[in-house]
Amino acid sequence: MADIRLEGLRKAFGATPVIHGLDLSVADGALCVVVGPSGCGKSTLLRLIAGLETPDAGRILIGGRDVTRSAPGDRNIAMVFQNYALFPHLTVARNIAFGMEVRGAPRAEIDRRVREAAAILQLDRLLDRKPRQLSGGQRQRVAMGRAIVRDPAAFLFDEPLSNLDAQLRGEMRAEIKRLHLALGATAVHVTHDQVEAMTMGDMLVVMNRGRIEQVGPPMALYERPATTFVARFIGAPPMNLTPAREDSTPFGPASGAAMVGVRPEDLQLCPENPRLRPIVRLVEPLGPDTFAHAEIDGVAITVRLPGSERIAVGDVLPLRPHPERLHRFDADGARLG
Ligand SMILES: Nc1ncnc2c1ncn2[C@@H]1O[C@H](COP(=O)(O)OP(=O)(O)OP(=O)(O)O)[C@@H](O)[C@H]1O
Repeated sequence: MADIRLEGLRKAFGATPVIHGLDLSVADGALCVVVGPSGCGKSTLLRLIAGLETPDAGRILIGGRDVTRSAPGDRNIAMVFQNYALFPHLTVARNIAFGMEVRGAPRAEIDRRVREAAAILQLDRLLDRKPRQLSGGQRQRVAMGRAIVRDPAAFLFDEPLSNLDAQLRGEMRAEIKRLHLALGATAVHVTHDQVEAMTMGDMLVVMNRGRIEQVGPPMALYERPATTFVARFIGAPPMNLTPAREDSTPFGPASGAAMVGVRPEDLQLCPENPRLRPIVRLVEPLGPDTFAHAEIDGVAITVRLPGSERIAVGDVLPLRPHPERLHRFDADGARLG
């Protein structure tokens, strides 16, 4: 296993810069999740690490070795793609073994590694099936099996869960996490799904337009987003953010900030002494929680309430923001304090 270091990485396609001088260190054994909106450069970043693209500037180090100009096959990295790219005419066992067979690995070693990978991925009983006889989640596991048998220095996952339905995604999220714990492998996982981003990794990288907005443990980014972009991107529903008018906002004093934000769960019902009284426009009961989408003076506010609260469209919600959980940002969107 190995750490991954990116230094001043730049990449343009034609005249369009896509990665703008990016620095990132992923520690040995870490599961790093890169999240960002469509087109922000996540896949390009992964392809640069894998060697499928060449950077215009900067360096890529894997396990301390400079691989910036190395061919993909010389980087000892396994990439798991969005579409599983399994061979339909080969069994699960042969799909997993394919890369080793091509390299001419000894039969006994191939069999041993396939068995080990199948055990980790719980594919033991499916080894003789063809891909069409598998569910989406099982196919995904075969694709991972293929990566595991190579015993790579690091794994790269390019939105591997995006083809799966909601329940399977949940299961596979847990599976990748388990796998990561079992293998202790350095992994970079790219997604645009912020739930995946929050739950999977021990290190979260938020990207925006080819730049890193913030890096850190998921909860640190949630609790102290460095920019309004991160504040909006991490958390569902997103943070309520409103511009200050005359140094004031519905959530509290602006104290010199240009924008003030509060998370939906940090607005509490307070019938005695409310700070704001928005009108409910839409109610979304989810079971344990109910999201109320309300409005005050043209400002839209989302509130997370216990599912036991009975609220209806047209109700006035007496609310008080948790005073220590206000987020303040300057005119450029950078966090204050
Ligand atoms: N081979 C290419 N030639 C030209 N432009 C490209 C190429 N690959 C990617 N791009 C452009 O680079 C930008 C970043 O693309 P990239 O696929 O890295 O984004 P992404 O964040 O992974 O997006 P998504 O979540 O939609 O997959 C996009 O504007 C895309 O159109």
